[in-house]
Amino acid sequence: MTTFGIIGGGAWGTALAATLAGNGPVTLWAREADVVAAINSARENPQFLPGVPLPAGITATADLADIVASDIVLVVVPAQHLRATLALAALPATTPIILCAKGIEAGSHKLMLEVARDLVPNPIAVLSGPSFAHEVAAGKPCAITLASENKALGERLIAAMARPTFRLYQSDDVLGAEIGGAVKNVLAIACGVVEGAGLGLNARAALIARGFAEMTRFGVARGARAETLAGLSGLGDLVLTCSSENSRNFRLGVGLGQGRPLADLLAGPAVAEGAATAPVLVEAARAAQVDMPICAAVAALLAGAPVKETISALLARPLKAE
Ligand SMILES: NC(=O)c1ccc[n+]([C@@H]2O[C@H](COP(=O)([O-])OP(=O)(O)OC[C@H]3O[C@@H](n4cnc5c(N)ncnc54)[C@H](O)[C@@H]3O)[C@@H](O)[C@H]2O)c1
Ligand SMILES: O=P(O)(O)OC[C@H](O)CO
Repeated sequence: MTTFGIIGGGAWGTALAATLAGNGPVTLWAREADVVAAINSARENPQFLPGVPLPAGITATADLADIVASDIVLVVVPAQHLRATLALAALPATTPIILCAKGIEAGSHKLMLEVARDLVPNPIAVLSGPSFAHEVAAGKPCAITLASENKALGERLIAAMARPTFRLYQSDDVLGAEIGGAVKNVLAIACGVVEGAGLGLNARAALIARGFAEMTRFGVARGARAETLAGLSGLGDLVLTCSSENSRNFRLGVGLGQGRPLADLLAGPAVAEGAATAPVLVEAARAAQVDMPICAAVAALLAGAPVKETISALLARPLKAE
């Protein structure tokens, strides 16, 4: 039987714990003492995944040392905290690590695999795709990409983690899986702005299609394959998060589009990764000489640019071929 360690007791780490507990014992590390206590006593994570009953096979812990004996470790802390958290975890060098955050590190412009490679020699895979935590935890069907450069590792991880309603598709394009997940968060903010500013469904569809073109241009420039970006971890996740207020990134955009203060929108423990990713993505796109006007508009809005003028500037760009 496989044992799982999960580092990060937010919504996604908790949902993955609930799912994987069907395949083997799960040890779930959370930073918050009250989250650890609630999971172990009330079998619920009221702070990050309220209302979802958690199975007995999950043991929560506040001590990272309790994770080190696990057969497979999933790291599910937000992207900007991966480096510090993984450094503290001190995992055995042979333990397979699955990176689950969707973002790009500020400053270094590094994707999650690149951050992890700075720190550890372990076998590494990336999990990315359309997966709202509360739906996965409730056992609703979900199909998601497990990407690893090592084919045998990918097959082993998928065999250990797949569930009847949790379908893992294998890919060897780690960059593609990561870039899709990181960029879709920024585009979800853009679609939320369209919703919040009342610009209509035609505008949203245009943003999804033109945003996907930006994602593909950037991904290919960084070495990803276009077909990966057209799959679950790119287009699949883009469609999900651009069409539902269940997405924290989309909700952030709605608030921005309504003219609400950014500080209010970012208050609270839940993370909207696109807010941290947008400015980094714009810098990385400039470095790669890739044009990403929608993502640049999102970064400008997050830096305080006015909504109406930012949208007008986007629409006033020179007309060009599709
Ligand atoms: N929620 C989802 O549906 C979902 C699905 C797929 C992927 N993801 C990705 O998973 C990652 C985690 O998101 P989430 O939804 O579980 O988080 P969340 O918004 O539910 O909770 C925030 C998390 O950040 C942690 N955190 C805050 N400050 C920290 C610090 N200094 N160091 C380490 N951790 C810190 C908190 O402990 C908590 O676990 C993100 O990259 C997100 O994009 C989320
Ligand atoms: O709530 P969001 O916007 O962080 O989206 C959650 C997941 O990434 C959806 O796949």
